[in-house]
Order: sequence, then C-alpha cells, then structure tokens
Amino acid sequence: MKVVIQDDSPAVARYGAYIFREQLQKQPASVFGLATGSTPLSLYRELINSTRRGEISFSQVRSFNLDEYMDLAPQHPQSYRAFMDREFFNQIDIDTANTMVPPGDAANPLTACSEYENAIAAAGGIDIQLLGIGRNGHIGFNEPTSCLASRTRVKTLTRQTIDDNARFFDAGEFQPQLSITMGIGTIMEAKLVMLLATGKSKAKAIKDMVEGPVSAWCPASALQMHPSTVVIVDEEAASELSDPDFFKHIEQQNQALLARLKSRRYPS
Ligand SMILES: N[C@@H]1[C@@H](O)[C@H](O)[C@@H](COP(=O)(O)O)O[C@@H]1O
Repeated sequence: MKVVIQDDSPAVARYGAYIFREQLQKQPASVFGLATGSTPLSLYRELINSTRRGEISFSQVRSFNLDEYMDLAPQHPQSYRAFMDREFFNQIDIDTANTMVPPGDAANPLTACSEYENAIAAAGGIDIQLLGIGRNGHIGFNEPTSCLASRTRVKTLTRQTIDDNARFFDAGEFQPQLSITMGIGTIMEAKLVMLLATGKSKAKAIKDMVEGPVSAWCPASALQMHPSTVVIVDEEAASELSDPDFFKHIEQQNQALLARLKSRRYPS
C-alpha cells in the first residue's frame, strides 16, 4: 500500500487527478470505478477543468459507480446517480450511456447485483477504482463485518453511516437504510485502487486501514492485500499514523527516481 501525504485537500485532489490524466492519456478507453461523497468532489472538479482545457477526454470511458441507496429513484436528488450526473458526468464529455450506477430501484435487486458484476467483467474489469472511506473504515457501503471476499450485493447501513449521511436529507424525509454496493472482492479486482481521505474525522479509519490487522472490522484494511493501492491523504487524515515521516520520505525517493528515469537518455 502506497501512502502519499499531501499538505491539504486541494493537493490531494491534484495528485489524484494527475494519476487519472496519465491513465487517460495512455488508454483513452479506460474503465473507471467511481465514488460519491464529499471527498472526491475536488478531484472531479480538477478533471472537469482538465477536460475543458482539452487535456483529456472521457468520450471513450466507461464507468461503474461503487454503490447506490436502495429504494431511491435515480431522479431523487440524493441518489448517487443524481449526484454523479450533477457533480461530474454532465460536466465532462462522457457518453452517459457508458456510466453505470447500481440500480437502487431495481424490481429484483438480487438479479441486479449479479448483472452489475457481469457488466464490469464484460467491460474488461476496472482500471482505476476511486474510493473514499467512512469514519468506520467502510469502502463503498461495505460496512464493518463485511465479508472481505464479498461481491456486489445488498447491504444494510450501520447507524453511524445513516447518521453521517443524514445531513443530505431533509428532516422527516425518507432516508434509505439499505444499499447496493460493489463487494470488497469486486473492488480488489481493480487494477489500481486509489483511496482519498481528508480531515481529522478520517484519521482513525486511515490508521486502522494502513496499520491495523486485516479485519472485517475495518473493511478498508483488505486493501493491504491489493498489489496496487495508492492512498492519498492530507496531513489531518494522516495525523494518527505511527510514522508519517516514513511515508513522506518514500514519496520523496519515488519522485526523485521518476525524475531520474525521465531525464535518462537512451541510445536511439
Ligand atoms: N458510500 C459512501 C462512501 O463511498 C464514501 O466513501 C463515504 C464517505 O463520504 P465522505 O467523502 O463524504 O466523507 O460516504 C458514503 O457512505
């Protein structure tokens, strides 16, 4: 697990956007796994601006969102489909027919889950899976005690997650208690996993994910077993790590190595 510590949230977004841009320049028909929540918003803003400047294009991209509330119509402003359309898809040149979000209003959610898995496989798998993290260490809606090999399925939300997300719903309004989420096993098959976290409220989850035992009690800790995960955090989210300076040192070494490789002259 590569841990990159940046000064603040805008720097986290810039670092993440750089990796997405490189992937798109190398492979315009990439498959992206996307996330909702407030954390990825500034990354999306960076990518929208890059698209407007003509540096990248999403015209050949296919995307699969991590999760969706159950029992919310896609038109509901708090559905993750509506969030993605509003915050990202409507502002880039992606073909919306190529953007998949689990259908929270499916007549048969169980069939919908296996169809979602099949669609990811048919697309050739996910090149970059973007993740945020819940305060309890959840990824997608894989709450603590989730099976670390789970596939896309219906999950019950914990009280903490319901409370954390209550701010998006009006008082007295129906708030979903169930979700459809990619499983941890699904996420683990992405070629690259990029997890972003900012702010003090995520510090404990980041410590548990990076240092804790691999445990269903912190679902994100499964990423310790993923061969290519980059965790990009700000100073506050990194503040409970035992040795943040070591990660900063590694990053300096990596950047120096990259610069050396770029400046190297090869005989023609
Ligand atoms: N299902 C989403 C997660 O995918 C997200 O990572 C988490 C954290 O959201 P935020 O970035 O707003 O803290 O919220 C929700 O529960």
